[in-house]
Amino acid sequence: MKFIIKLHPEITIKSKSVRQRMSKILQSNIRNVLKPLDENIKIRSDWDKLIVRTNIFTESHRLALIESLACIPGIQSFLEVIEHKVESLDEILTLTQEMFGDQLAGKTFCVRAKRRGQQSFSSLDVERYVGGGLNQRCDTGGVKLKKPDIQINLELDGERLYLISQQHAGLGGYPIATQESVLSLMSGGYDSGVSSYQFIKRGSRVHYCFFNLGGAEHEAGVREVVYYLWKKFGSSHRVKFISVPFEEVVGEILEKVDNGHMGVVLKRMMMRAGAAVAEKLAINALVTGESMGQVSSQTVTNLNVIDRVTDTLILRPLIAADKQDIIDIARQIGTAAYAEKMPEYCGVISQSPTIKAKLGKVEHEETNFDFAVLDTAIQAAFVEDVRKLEQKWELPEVEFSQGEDLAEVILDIRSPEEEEEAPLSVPGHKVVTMPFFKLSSQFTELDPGKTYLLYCARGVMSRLQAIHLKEQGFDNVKVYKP
Ligand SMILES: Nc1ncnc2c1ncn2[C@@H]1O[C@H](COP(=O)(O)OP(=O)(O)OP(=O)(O)O)[C@@H](O)[C@H]1O
Repeated sequence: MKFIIKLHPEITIKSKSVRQRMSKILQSNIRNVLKPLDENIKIRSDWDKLIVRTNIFTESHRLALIESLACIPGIQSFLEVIEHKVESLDEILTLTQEMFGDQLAGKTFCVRAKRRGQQSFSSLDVERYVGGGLNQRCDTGGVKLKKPDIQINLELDGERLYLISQQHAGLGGYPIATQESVLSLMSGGYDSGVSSYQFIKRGSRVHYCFFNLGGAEHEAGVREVVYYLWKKFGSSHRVKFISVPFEEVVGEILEKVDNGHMGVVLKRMMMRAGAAVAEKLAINALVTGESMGQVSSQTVTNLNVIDRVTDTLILRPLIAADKQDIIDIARQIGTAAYAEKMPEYCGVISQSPTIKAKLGKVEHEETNFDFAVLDTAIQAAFVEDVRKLEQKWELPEVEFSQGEDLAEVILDIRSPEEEEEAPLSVPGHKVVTMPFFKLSSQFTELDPGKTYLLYCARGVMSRLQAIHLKEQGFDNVKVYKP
């Protein structure tokens, strides 16, 4: 079985040396992706195309190769070539008729043949014999040499006949690693999945950075979608997944920053941390899924204030894209299913977020922020090889309780503002307040002999925090659901 790989047109218009370099990289990328399917796969370069050849002839193998080739950046399209051993012109005619006969009804056509090696006939003989034979045997619209409805391409190499059976669309773009690497800030929603994909397709090696704002389930979801994206489109290269524990940073913002500015400040903290991680990995750009006007932090004014925080280039491929178009791409590439069930977690939700942040005011708000907290988070960033993400995160089960057992202590984990607005009192129960961002540092100070029922208004954060605590080995936690 053989495939002819056509390079993306943007590659073919490059100068000879650039085209050769890109073609070489593509050849190596294809080898990296297909090798696990076929140890002995052969790939050779031929001017403006690559030839992939396998000696495994099963249908499942054919389908697996097609699926993989369709997801490798840099390929415009690929032709599937069927190979036969032939000895005579009549055999060539019969095999060509078997493959194309049905398509020729009422259509004009011509036959083009290319020949290499020793045969007793010329290319012209083949074109005439096969063209004339097909015209007699099939109910065609006649032979037409210029602009026919169908052109049948035959290739002969010694006693081998190659017939092109199907053309498949490729992904387009540039081969991975022909462009510089980027660090994609990945929250797992529709947007960051699509923006990451666009950079993979454009030839970047995309590494992923996730800020864990306190939700273990969110991280589990992000790990899944990152692994999916990498495996499907980027597996020719190894990349890194970096998880930065941002819980304390969120806590510091909630405590020290004015409510309306919390969103912009959180994004600035993410950019600071993202830039520091990128620098450690020698990466020159961050990628986000931000899109103008989508949420309050994504106005031009606010994005400008966010960008002032770092010299690192921040790329936003979706800045002018419509949400529906982003969702359509997410469906097409397969990340939508992950985005739909992503338990996104954000403890920083301003009641009336500013859409016109002033740099001076934001900088002033940040003077209250303890930057040691951010430094600690950056130091604690956990870097993994993306292949490790194949292993699914098994999250511990959490129990719910309506508070029947009065010995159980209710732990109100809402933010201080929420708690102040609507204090919780449960008759017969001791209620302890401990905002969620203090849990990781203060939970250990509680009496380990007691069971704690975590409470928040919607039951989402309490569940996520309970999972988080259980993961750290605390079994004395449940979720309070009155
Ligand atoms: N927890 C996070 N970790 C890493 N990056 C994040 C995180 N939260 C947001 N980002 C980055 O900021 C961008 C904007 O996030 P925001 O939450 O404002 O919008 P969004 O529409 O929810 O984005 P998405 O659809 O990608 O989740 C995201 O696309 C992503 O690049």
